[in-house]
Amino acid sequence: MKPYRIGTRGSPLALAQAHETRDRLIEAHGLAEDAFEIVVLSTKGDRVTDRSLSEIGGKGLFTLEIEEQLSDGRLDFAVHSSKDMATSLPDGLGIIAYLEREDPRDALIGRSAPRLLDLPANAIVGTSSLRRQALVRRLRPDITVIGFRGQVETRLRKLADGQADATLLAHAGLLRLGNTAVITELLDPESFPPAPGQGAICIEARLGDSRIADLLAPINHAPTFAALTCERAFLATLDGSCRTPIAGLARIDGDRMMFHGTVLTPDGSVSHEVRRQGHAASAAELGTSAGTEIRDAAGTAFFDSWI
Ligand SMILES: NCc1[nH]cc(CCC(=O)O)c1CC(=O)O
Repeated sequence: MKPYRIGTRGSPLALAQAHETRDRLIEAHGLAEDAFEIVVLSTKGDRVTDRSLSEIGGKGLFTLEIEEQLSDGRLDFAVHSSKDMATSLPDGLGIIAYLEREDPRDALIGRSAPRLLDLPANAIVGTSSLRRQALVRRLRPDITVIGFRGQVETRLRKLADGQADATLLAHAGLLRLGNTAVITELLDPESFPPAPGQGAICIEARLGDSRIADLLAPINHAPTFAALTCERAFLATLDGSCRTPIAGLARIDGDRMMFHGTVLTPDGSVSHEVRRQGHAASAAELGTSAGTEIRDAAGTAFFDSWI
């Protein structure tokens, strides 16, 4: 049998996620390691590191090259961070499975003080995420935010070099890299809500490929699938432009779902929030109606004002 070809980016985090997915499949099916081949692809997002993601076009930058190879059959499936996925995928491709979500919270790595609220006056925080920038400035308008791009390791090195007083990273990524010792604070999702999809690994494949669907079914985590369906519907309704700071987190409790969504201006001075509860089976409707509510509350001028 030819091995299944798994597409991934080459960053340490992407590789850790691909290996985790492969290991779950090996365990679920009693397969040998050589039943899988991990194929590392470089994406535009990996190659262009001198400009911010919102400048070069944001979402989809980390998936395009991989999706081309999925579409033409060179890959069987691909492993991604859900957070990096565009809301609409190329024709014929879909997210077939999600692994159980890791902690969705953001982590602060503080050099000058351990907690965001205790950073010195006029401190510098390094982050290229518009959402993190807006949330930091909502809580601490005195703070200056500077761009911090690159792999997790690169950002930690910039911080250690003294380029900023603190940086923010997803707890999930640090857990997967085994690098939680650097964390000085885990931020409360109520005041510092995560990005839609944060902490969840998704698997993308050709729709209608039943061999791959059957392979992936045993490692899919249904509550994560429902939560992500809600968050992605919310994002799609807001037309998740990469220039809009958007947060959204769905939590599942049995068959209930609780959703909290936020949009902000980049300077954090204005924000709108929505909270919804409903049945987990109506995940997409919940996300869509939350998105519609927040769009109507904010008004189109809110979304147009800085684009
Ligand atoms: N855009 C980069 C990216 N995409 C996913 C993660 C973290 C892992 C996750 O959210 O599952 C990160 C790094 C970070 O935000 O710290």
